[in-house]
Amino acid sequence: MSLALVAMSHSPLLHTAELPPSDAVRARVDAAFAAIHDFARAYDPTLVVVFAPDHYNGVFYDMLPPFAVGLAATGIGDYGSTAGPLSVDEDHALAIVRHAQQADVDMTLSRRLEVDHGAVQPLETLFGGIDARPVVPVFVNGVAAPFVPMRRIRAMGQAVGDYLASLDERVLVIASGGLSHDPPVPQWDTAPEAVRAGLIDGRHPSAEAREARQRRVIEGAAAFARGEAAIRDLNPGWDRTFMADCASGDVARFDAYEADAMTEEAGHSSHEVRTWVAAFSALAAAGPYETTYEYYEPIPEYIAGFGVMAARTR
Ligand SMILES: O=C(O)CCc1cccc(O)c1O
Ligand SMILES: [Fe+2]
Repeated sequence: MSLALVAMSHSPLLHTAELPPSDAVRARVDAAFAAIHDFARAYDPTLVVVFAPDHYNGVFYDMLPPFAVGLAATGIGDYGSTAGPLSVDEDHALAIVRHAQQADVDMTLSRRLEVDHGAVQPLETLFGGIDARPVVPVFVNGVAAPFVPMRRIRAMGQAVGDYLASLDERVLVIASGGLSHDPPVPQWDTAPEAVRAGLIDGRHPSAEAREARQRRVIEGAAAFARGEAAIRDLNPGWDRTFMADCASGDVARFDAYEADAMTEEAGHSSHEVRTWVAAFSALAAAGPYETTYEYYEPIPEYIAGFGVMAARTR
């Protein structure tokens, strides 16, 4: 048994920004992606578990679990991300559900999980596609309030890691999203009635509706980069503290992250770091770990405190 981890911010603006970051910033992002790509290739996993949020593309308020394992999954293809079926390892996916439930974690499941750029971007970045390796996608709610306490995410990650550590496989766990950011994703509390309907059950929008939504994010990002958008600032201090907590190996530190304070300090989408909490807790379940790669910088053009980490058990 062996476990390794890659955590990375994602952003729909990576490929679509109207006002892209400078060449120097882009070169650093590319170098970070190359580093984790090489790390993943060298590790050569036989099984991949990707903890990913969803942005009202696959999971909605008609039934919103805090987390769910996909026993089958399809990319919906937002912002040019790969559409189509993921190569889900159904046996391991079901075994993860069973193991977590026996560990007192109320794991939920989907036999038809639809995933967006949140799950797809890391698979593209690390393996060049969504069907290159056997994968278990685990949805972790990162945008739809209310949020369960972080200790429950940690317990979920630990249960998944316990199972993975028992296997005769090389397992790579991936975390996707974060860090501080406040992109224009609608909030239930402030959304008008028509938008609320889409938050309850907005699957498979028309091409026009999808295009309009993506335009709003792309234009919002350009405005934010010019300093003209009414969204929360990135918070590099918060991001660096969070990444230091990840690197510390002391996963109990995550329990101190309280949802309302996170929104206030790091933005409405900072809850995407729940994927990092799950992944690092899974890694820690397999034994002490060391961080082998780290990159961070705030990138307003991507509306993201942009962080990348790689780690593995010692
Ligand atoms: O809801 C969307 O369409 C995507 C919003 C979005 C923008 C920037 C960074 C993100 O992590 C993100 O999720
Ligand atoms: Fe996101």
